[in-house]
Amino acid sequence: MEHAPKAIDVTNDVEMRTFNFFTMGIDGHPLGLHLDMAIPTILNNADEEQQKDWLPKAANREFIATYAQTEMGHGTNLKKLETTATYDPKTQEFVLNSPTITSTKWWPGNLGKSSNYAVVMAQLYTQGKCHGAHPFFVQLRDLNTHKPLKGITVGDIGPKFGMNTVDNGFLQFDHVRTPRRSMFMKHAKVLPDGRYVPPVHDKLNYSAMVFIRAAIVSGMAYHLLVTSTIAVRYSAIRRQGEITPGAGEVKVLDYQTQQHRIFPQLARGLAFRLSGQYIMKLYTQTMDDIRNGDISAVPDLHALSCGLKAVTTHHAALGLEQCRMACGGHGYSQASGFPLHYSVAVGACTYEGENMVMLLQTARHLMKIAKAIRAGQSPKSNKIVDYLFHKGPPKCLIDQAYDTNYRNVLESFEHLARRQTLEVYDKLVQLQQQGRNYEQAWNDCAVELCKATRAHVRTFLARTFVEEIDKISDLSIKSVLQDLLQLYLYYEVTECATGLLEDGFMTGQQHKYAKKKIYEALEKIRPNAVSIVDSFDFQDRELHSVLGRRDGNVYENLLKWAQSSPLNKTDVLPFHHKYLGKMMEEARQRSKI
Ligand SMILES: CC/C=C\C/C=C\C/C=C\C/C=C/C(=O)SCCNC(=O)CCNC(=O)[C@H](O)C(C)(C)COP(=O)(O)OP(=O)(O)OC[C@H]1O[C@@H](n2cnc3c(N)ncnc32)[C@H](O)[C@@H]1OP(=O)(O)O
Ligand SMILES: Cc1cc2nc3c(=O)[nH]c(=O)nc-3n(C[C@H](O)[C@H](O)[C@H](O)COP(=O)(O)OP(=O)(O)OC[C@H]3O[C@@H](n4cnc5c(N)ncnc54)[C@H](O)[C@@H]3O)c2cc1C
Repeated sequence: MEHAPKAIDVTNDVEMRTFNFFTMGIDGHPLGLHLDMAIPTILNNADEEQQKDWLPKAANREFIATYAQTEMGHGTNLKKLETTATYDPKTQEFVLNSPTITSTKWWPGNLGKSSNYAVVMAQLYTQGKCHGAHPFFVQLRDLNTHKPLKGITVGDIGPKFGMNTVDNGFLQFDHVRTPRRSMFMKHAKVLPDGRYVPPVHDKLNYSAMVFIRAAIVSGMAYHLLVTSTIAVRYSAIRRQGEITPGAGEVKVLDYQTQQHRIFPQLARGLAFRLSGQYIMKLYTQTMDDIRNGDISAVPDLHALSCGLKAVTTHHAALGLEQCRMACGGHGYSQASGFPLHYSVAVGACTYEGENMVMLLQTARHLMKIAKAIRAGQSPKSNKIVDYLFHKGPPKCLIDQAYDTNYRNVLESFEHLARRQTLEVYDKLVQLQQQGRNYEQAWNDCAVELCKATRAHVRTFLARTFVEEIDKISDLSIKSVLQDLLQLYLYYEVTECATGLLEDGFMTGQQHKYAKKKIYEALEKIRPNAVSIVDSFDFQDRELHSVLGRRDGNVYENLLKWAQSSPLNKTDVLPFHHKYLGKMMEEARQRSKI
């Protein structure tokens, strides 16, 4: 196949924009979906002619587009999306329709008030047959008046848990006609006479979701590094209680419990950043391959992006909450920035694929590998999964004197992932032999399938962290990062200890050894903690936090922040005399009687 024309290279722009979207730590903005989902869809699903028309305008922000897939009744199960796009060969148009209330598009970011275009996922009907969900590029609002076009009802879905500067919206079509060529035609096509031409892989239309899942990994790294910066800086300011009686109050960062609460979040932030770089490179490479007709990496990319997205978002949500709690009462104030960062970050556990569903997608991939292993097949030189084919050491070796490049720790993670993958595969087979159909057996194994995925993703995160730190040449930086790596690895050992102890692979003594290595790492990190977070060079503006100020002037600025509250514009608020003052006066009068 001749080399596909190079699309206007906004990928880097989009990739950087996505990361910048996070690095700005903003609570969402009107171009979020345009840059991070609409443009990737045009890049990867529009044919050459469509790209020539749409991409320059999109890159130039001549319109704002969103990604309208989820409906009120369906977000996960794309097969059951109800919006229809029915081809009319007489006019060579598609008729878009929302047949039911549950088919109302619901959630798309920037749909409510900002966007005038949308990538719309709809069930494609032509010549009386449904060919499944396909993307269409549809104008929603007049480019001059910004009023909704005929047959289109659109609006904002109302206040949410967070991200309230994003106008997530609803959208209904009442038999809206759109030209045949509004269908993205790089992969699947509908010819003028209505004949359907299928794609080489029926999931290539899902590429925008894959891009965001890959982007989310770095996004979660960003959120963890921002919030651990706030928690470390505040903990280096806050003095509370004594360690040595009479020696004066200590910085709360000197408490081992405080270090154990915050430093693992720092370490995980770095781990996720490194794996985030890996998965984004894999995404970009796979999209290039597809442009050249090679779709072989699509399953690996899907499996890894789903697993990483689910694991990193879950750990980021838990880690942000730990950082908040570590800051006591002031951590609960909006002044801390935690409510904003948390409410933005935690949405990623749901959007772009609910986490349980994503874990199970990766599990599908693992079960194929388990089947190949049980059939005696050899590995296919795929560094992400080949370890599953190998036989590791029969017993845990993490407490051996020398563990070069943490080989023994990595083999422990590999052992757990291998064991859980093969055990759940064997259970799947056994249940089917006992008469359950595949789908029932799958559902009866779903929790164990998710555990196998988490173990596999942990192995990938740990191996990537070890490999990337090993490449660092600056010895002083390497030494500091190795402390964080040590903390990360042994903290993860304790996090999955039940799995390692369950089959006797690891002993209780080795678990104690892992804890010792954690406490050792905490001690080594403590003197460098503030320098480490300062090295991220986050601006105060993006931290959104009085507690995390670089200058450390927390208390003066906390009072200033409080005094700037509208409630403090006057000493006595009008409501007082109208309600509370009146109530107290009446109570006093009654007590005189
Ligand atoms: C941090 C964010 C940064 C920037 C963003 C800006 C703003 C942030 C705010 C919000 C953005 C959010 C946007 C959204 O949420 S968009 C909507 C997201 N929705 C979803 O993710 C839906 C989840 N559901 C699915 O993806 C699919 O339904 C699911 C994968 C669950 C099942 O696929 P399908 O319905 O087709 O089922 P099957 O026919 O059984 O196919 C399974 C089969 O296909 C393979 N597969 C599935 N998906 C992919 C893919 N994307 N790529 C490659 N392969 C895929 C899968 O492996 C199975 O293969 P096999 O096992 O061989 O059968
Ligand atoms: C902040 C935010 C922004 C969003 N932005 C967009 C956007 O821009 N564009 C867009 O199209 N959508 C967007 N969405 C929608 C989002 O993609 C969906 O909410 C998400 O895909 C989950 O689908 P759902 O809401 O239908 O949940 P459901 O699928 O109904 O999930 C409910 C529960 O059912 C479980 N479940 C569902 N299916 C299975 C299964 N097969 N196996 C096991 N468990 C299952 C889930 O794990 C979950 O626990 C956004 C959502 C949020 C929160």
